[in-house]
Amino acid sequence: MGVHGGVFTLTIAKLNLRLRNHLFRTLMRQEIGFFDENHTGDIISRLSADTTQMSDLLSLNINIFLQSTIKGIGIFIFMFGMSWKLTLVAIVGFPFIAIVSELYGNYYKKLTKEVQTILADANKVAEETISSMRTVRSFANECGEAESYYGKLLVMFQLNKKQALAYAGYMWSSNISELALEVAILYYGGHLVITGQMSSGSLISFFIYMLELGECLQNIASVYTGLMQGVGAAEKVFEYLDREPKHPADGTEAPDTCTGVVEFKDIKFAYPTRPETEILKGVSFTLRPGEVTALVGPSGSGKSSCVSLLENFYLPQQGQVLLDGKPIHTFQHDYLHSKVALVGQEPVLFARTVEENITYGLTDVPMETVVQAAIEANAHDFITSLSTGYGTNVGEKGTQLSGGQKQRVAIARALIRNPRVLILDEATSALDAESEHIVQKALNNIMQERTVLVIAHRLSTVEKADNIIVIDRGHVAEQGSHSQLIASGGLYYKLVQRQVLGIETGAEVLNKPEKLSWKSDGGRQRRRQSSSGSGSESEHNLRY
Ligand SMILES: Nc1ncnc2c1ncn2[C@@H]1O[C@H](COP(=O)(O)OP(=O)(O)OP(=O)(O)O)[C@@H](O)[C@H]1O
Repeated sequence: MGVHGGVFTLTIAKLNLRLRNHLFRTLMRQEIGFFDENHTGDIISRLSADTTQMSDLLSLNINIFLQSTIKGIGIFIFMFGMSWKLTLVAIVGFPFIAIVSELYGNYYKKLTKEVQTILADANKVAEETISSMRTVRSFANECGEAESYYGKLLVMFQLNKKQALAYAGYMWSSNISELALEVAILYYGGHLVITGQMSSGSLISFFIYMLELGECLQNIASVYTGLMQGVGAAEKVFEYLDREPKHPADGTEAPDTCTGVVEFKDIKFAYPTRPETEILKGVSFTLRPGEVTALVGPSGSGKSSCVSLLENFYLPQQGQVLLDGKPIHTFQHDYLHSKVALVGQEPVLFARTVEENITYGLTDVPMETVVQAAIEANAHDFITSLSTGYGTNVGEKGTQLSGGQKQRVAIARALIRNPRVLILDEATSALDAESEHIVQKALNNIMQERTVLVIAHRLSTVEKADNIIVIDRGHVAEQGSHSQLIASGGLYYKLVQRQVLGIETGAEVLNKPEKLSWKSDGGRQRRRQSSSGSGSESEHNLRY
């Protein structure tokens, strides 16, 4: 018995292991659009609750099914040997029991699927709330979130009630049909005994065997409903397991040299979640090695979408993004992401050590290389001042580090790959003036020879760029250097002017482009007005 239990527990654990491993790997292969469509809490629920339910129910029921079937066949043979006529009568009742089981099983499967869906919904609320606890607290919405979670649980409870009712109905009807069968057997058996076709002892034995068989059949029926429950939970799991990514990372190109010329060729793009809204409407531009290109434009104009395409997160509906003349989706996944690195505006770190965060996605990186990258990103000093240096855990999403520290670790994480193409989403925005200056210097060093694309919000960054591309409502409105664009007096000039308007009083705004001049001072910007001569100083962010 102990061995049986042990083997059984081990089997469940093994099934769980394989199922979760396979499911997680399948999830990791999915395109980014899949994660836009499906909520994190939902996916996590499928990965944990559904797989547990599925493997527990499947393995438990398969065990009972095997035991009951073997026992049932044995008993049936005995019964048949005792009286084939009575056995035939017993068999007549089976179709009825089977139909009831079938109806009940289908209904139960449907309910289970609904329960798992609402459970996933509840998990969605819990996950979103707990991961945004600071925001919830600052808006004092703890009760609101608790109510919304409770609301989901109540819906689940209603479904559980339906399940309980269905179970009671099923047991009631199967017991009645069993009773009817027993009465029929005793009636016909009594007749056989009276007419001398069977001894009374054989009838009693037959009846006991039949009760045993009834138990076996009941077990098999309950296995059926249990399996239906497992299948209900499994349906979504299998839907995920069978899902082939719409945009698989199956490129094979991995050339030895990569110069880093990036071309956007007539790109038209809409997000898979909103296919009717075209975000980029024929965008073309080129990024060259050794050049810094700044992407500017009003909020929502499509700057980050260009970065997502360059990262091969999505496929454009028309046109191509080329790296060294080849479409980026034809490159090997690892290769592409070792050549193209991104430092985001709010970099996401993992709840691991600083070292593990810097070497994220790489294996066997010597410590000197990690330290070197950290030094270049101006992160080494603060890292060594942490309690356990490079071994310090940064907390969930890096919450135990300041915004500026997180960004420096993220810069080191990008640098360690020695990428040819560096994408900076205004990577230094969370740094204080001093750190920004030093990081900016480090970035200036590493920018050399590389292709750099900056989504720029600050004029200090934009002004220094070799080429500025102005995106407006999914089109390239204009491009050129800062002085060229200011001189042409187009959208860029207006953006700069509006920026100035937002910061300084209307009276000070200059109307003529040539009167506007910018001076860089250690990454800070000072605007000098030839007309007012007030010398007012302010940092200008190109946020529109
Ligand atoms: N994952 C997504 N799914 C659907 N639509 C999206 C998605 N991400 C962005 N969008 C939409 O695409 C448009 C362009 O967004 P994008 O982030 O590229 O703009 P942006 O120029 O980078 O803006 P900002 O300067 O404010 O960051 C927006 O209208 C936005 O609503």
